[in-house]
Amino acid sequence: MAVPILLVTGFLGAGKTTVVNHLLAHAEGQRIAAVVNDFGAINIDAELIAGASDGVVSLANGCICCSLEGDLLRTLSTLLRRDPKPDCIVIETSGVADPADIVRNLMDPVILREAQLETVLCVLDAGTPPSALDDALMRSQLRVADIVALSKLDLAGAGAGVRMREAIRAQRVPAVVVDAHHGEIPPALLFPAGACCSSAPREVGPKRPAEERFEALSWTSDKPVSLPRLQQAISRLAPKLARAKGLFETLEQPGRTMVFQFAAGRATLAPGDAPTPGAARTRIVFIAELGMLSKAELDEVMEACVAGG
Ligand SMILES: Nc1nc2c(ncn2[C@@H]2O[C@H](COP(=O)(O)OP(=O)(O)OP(=O)(O)O)[C@@H](O)[C@H]2O)c(=O)[nH]1
Repeated sequence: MAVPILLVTGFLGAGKTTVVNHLLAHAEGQRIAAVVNDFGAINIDAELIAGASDGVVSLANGCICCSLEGDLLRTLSTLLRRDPKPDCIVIETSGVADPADIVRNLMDPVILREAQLETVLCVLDAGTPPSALDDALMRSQLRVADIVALSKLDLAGAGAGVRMREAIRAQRVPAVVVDAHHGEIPPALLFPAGACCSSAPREVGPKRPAEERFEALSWTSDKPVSLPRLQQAISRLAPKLARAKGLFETLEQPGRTMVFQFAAGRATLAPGDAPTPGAARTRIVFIAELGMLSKAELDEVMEACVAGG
C-alpha cells in the first residue's frame, strides 16, 4: 500500500507550520514523517515543529518547487526506506513555492511506486484582502488545493470567513474550505482512511518559468539582542518585509530562547524551547520582495540590537 503524502502549501506566514505542528501533536500513534522547506538559509521551521529531533527533515536555502527539487525526491526515497516505514508523509512547502511544480515532481515514477500524493492543503490567512487572490502565486496555491484551511479567523474580525469563502468561490477554486483555529484541522480530513490507493493521478498544467520575486536574508549573531532595540529595528524594517521569523536570546532574559514571528504586518514574540547547542544565539530570517531590502541595510539596523551595538 502506497504511503499517503499530504502537501501543505500557502503564502508566506499563512500558518502552514502551525497546521503541521498541530497534526504532529495529534498523530495518535501514526508515524508521520515531515519534510519542511525553509526558503531562507536557516532552518527555523524545523526547530519550530514539535519533536523536530526525530522524523522531521529540513530542506533549507531554496525552494523545493525549483532549486531543491532533487533534494526533495532523495529525501522522500530515504524516508520510504525507513524501517518501519512512515504511515504518512507531510511536506510543508515554503510560502513562495508554486505547488503545481511540486505536484509534478511527485509524479516521479520511482516515488509513485511507494508514495502517492493524497491531499493538497492550502492554508490561507482569513485576513488576506480578497484582491490578493488574483496574485499568480496565490492563485496557483489555491487552484491545486483539495482543501483550503482558513487560518487566523480570530484576528480577521467578524465576517472574514464568509468574505474569504466568497472570494475563493469567485476564483473558481473547487476545494473544500474549512476553518483552522490555530492550526486545528481534523487529521481524518487530511488523511482519509483507505483513500490513498484509489486516488487518480493528478493533472498538472505546464511548467511555469521560475519567478524570482522574493529573497531571504539571514542575520545571525552570537550575542543576545536587546528587546526594545529589536522592536525599534523591526518597526524600521517592517514596511519592507514580506515575512520574518527567528529564534534569539535577549539581554533581558539570557539563557531563554524567544521565537519571533512577523507575518501580514503583525509581529509576535513567544517563549521557545531551550537554546540549541552549537547554534548562534540569534538567528533571524527576513524575506522581502527582490530589491526591497539590502543586506547592508539589514546588517546596519540589526547590529544596533546586540550588546554594544
Ligand atoms: N492568532 C492566530 N495566529 C496564528 C494562527 N495560525 C497561525 N498563526 C500565527 O501566524 C504566524 C505564522 O504562522 P506559521 O505557521 O509560522 O506560518 P507559515 O505559513 O508556516 O510561515 P512560512 O513557512 O514562513 O511561510 C505565527 O506567529 C503563528 O503563531 C491562528 O489561527 N490564529
